[in-house]
Amino acid sequence: MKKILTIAGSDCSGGAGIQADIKTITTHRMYAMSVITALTAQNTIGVSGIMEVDADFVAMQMDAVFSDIYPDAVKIGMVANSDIIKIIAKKLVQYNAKNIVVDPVMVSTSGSRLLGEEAVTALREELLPIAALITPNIPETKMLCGIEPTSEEEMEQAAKKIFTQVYQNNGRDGAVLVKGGHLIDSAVDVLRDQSVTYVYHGYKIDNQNTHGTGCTLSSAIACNLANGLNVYESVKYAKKYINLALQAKMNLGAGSGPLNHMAANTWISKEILD
Ligand SMILES: Nc1ncnc2c1ncn2[C@@H]1O[C@H](COP(=O)(O)OP(=O)(O)O)[C@@H](O)[C@H]1O
Ligand SMILES: Cc1ncc(COP(=O)(O)O)c(N)n1
Repeated sequence: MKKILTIAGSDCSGGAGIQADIKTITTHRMYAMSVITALTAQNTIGVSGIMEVDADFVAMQMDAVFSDIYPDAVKIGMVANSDIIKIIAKKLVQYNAKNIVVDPVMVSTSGSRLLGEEAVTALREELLPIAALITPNIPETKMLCGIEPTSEEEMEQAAKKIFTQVYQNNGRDGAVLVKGGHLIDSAVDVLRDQSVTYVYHGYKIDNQNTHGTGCTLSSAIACNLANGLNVYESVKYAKKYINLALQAKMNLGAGSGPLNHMAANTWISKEILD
């Protein structure tokens, strides 16, 4: 049994954050563990409150997990502030964590800030360089490199620029996936590693219920990496998971509703697990 740790914020409505991660990991038939960085009061319409966890208590949660059930992969989502970022980075290095995927969550789809502005530097300098893969969406890409891509070519440019800043300039290895879910007419994603650019030509599924797509994608990638797939394949199968979950067209709540993980489960069990 593979063990996956998610370090993220709680979404009480169950669509994003820790709850989306645990659903995704469980659907991959793996064992999910969680270190919670913040509680959010949110639903399909928006975020009404955030309570950040004390950084020392985040450290205690990480010690409890790593000293007992060592994870095969770690997914990181909402990290709230720079104190939490610093302690997470320190603990991941201390425990020599493997297969780290960072979704650099900054602003929710509904427009609320989930990461303090002061924390972007700590995220960029301390957490991103130790990840095997980082998965910014279009607005996060703009925050990280100044380019707000509107086409596949601009996504390639941005992914290359972030790779240089985060990995090459720090003498580290890793990969960047610029996600195109916010593009108007396609859902193309672009992966950049040390030498190659891969383009995933996704078509846009007509479903406005996309709450938690980024959380789900990064968790599915972490599961696939834990299973021994390379980064390129891990993203490919995670994107397929998102497609199936979106195609099911579940429609809960008055706003942008959550994904249907049970619909993605059918494919996972057939194709990945014999
Ligand atoms: N309507 C859609 N149809 C198909 N794929 C989508 C759609 N919306 C998002 N995606 C995919 O979901 C994943 C998450 O992307 P995105 O929504 O950009 O992330 P975030 O939730 O971080 O904003 C990406 O692989 C993206 O291409
Ligand atoms: C706790 C938490 N973490 C992450 C997101 C981002 O998810 P999305 O971009 O799909 O709104 C969120 N809304 N809430």
